[in-house]
Amino acid sequence: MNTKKLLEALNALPYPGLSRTLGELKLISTVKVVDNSASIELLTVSDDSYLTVKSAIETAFEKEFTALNITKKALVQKDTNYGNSAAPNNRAPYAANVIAVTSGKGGVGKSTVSVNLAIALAQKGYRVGILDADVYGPNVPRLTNTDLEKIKWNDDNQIVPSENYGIKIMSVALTTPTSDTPLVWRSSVAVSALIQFLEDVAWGELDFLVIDMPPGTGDIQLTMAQELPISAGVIVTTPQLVASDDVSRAIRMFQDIHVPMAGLVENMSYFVAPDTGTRYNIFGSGGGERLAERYNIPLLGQIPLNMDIREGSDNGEPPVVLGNNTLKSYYKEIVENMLKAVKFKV
Ligand SMILES: Nc1ncnc2c1ncn2[C@@H]1O[C@H](COP(=O)(O)OP(=O)(O)OP(=O)(O)O)[C@@H](O)[C@H]1O
Repeated sequence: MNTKKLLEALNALPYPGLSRTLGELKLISTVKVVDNSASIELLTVSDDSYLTVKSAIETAFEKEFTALNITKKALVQKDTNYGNSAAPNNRAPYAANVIAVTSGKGGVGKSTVSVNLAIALAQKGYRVGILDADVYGPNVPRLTNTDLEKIKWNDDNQIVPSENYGIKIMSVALTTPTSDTPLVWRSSVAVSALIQFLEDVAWGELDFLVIDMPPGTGDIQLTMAQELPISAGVIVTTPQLVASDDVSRAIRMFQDIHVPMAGLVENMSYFVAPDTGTRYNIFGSGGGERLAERYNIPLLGQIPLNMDIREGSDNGEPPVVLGNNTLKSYYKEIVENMLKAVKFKV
């Protein structure tokens, strides 16, 4: 097998567990075959993905060569094209800033935080849109009381976003007949749908586009980083998961793809008994601080586990709008800290 043939075969090799090939993800930097030995340099976005891709290539081509040398391109180089993420496309030129909110695992309150942060930004006078990219659990319409809306098109054939609480809202959930239709999409379909939501939605000019990302560090996160210049990443976690590998991976992924980190939000952080006012640190305290220190990122705030947050959110009444002043203050403070942590274009 010569260099050209190997490059073609590598570009066609699927990324393990994803529906996209190494070529589509632009993960191959250089390939060289001399005699019967091959050298391959990868542009992977993290150590995890390097090891995953390396082992997939070894399995596929080990028998073809006497030596197979697979390396990872050093990242601290001026000309590094980091799988396109260092010089991403810009599918959302209408947005001055893009904030990606993610978490290591599902169910930590990432969507609740995304929605309330988006609204808190709008309350400061910014023009804000939220894109619900969590294709596997699109909660934003329910949280913003827009879940009964159907998709609408304007005369220019663009999708009209829903609007409520001062923000524009687009969610993959709006494309399904009922809010509980399961979205069993393969990730490539999900990715093209999201690109359509970036390009074909009449967002107008935005100061901030907040993206509620799916949990984890998969194909959608990678594609978003390739297709958008993300101004800031926000990681949401709970105290139970603070020390988990999933959270570390989510932080490292943003750092690896050169997304500036706004910081960490610790949600369901502690519990204040409504009758006595006593604060209980059910899962211990200081986890978020330690994690933020370890990765050298700010701890943007801690939000308690609170029944009014749960009830309000699930009824489409965001606490930052309809909660009491204490509830409002959690999200407002996080927004202030976020605006200090990253140099946004505003
Ligand atoms: N601080 C909080 N106190 C109490 N309940 C909360 C808090 N934050 C979120 N919740 C509740 O936790 C549940 C999960 O929240 P949410 O849907 O925002 O999580 P998620 O991480 O986006 O989940 P998924 O990954 O499934 O999309 C919801 O019922 C929400 O109302």
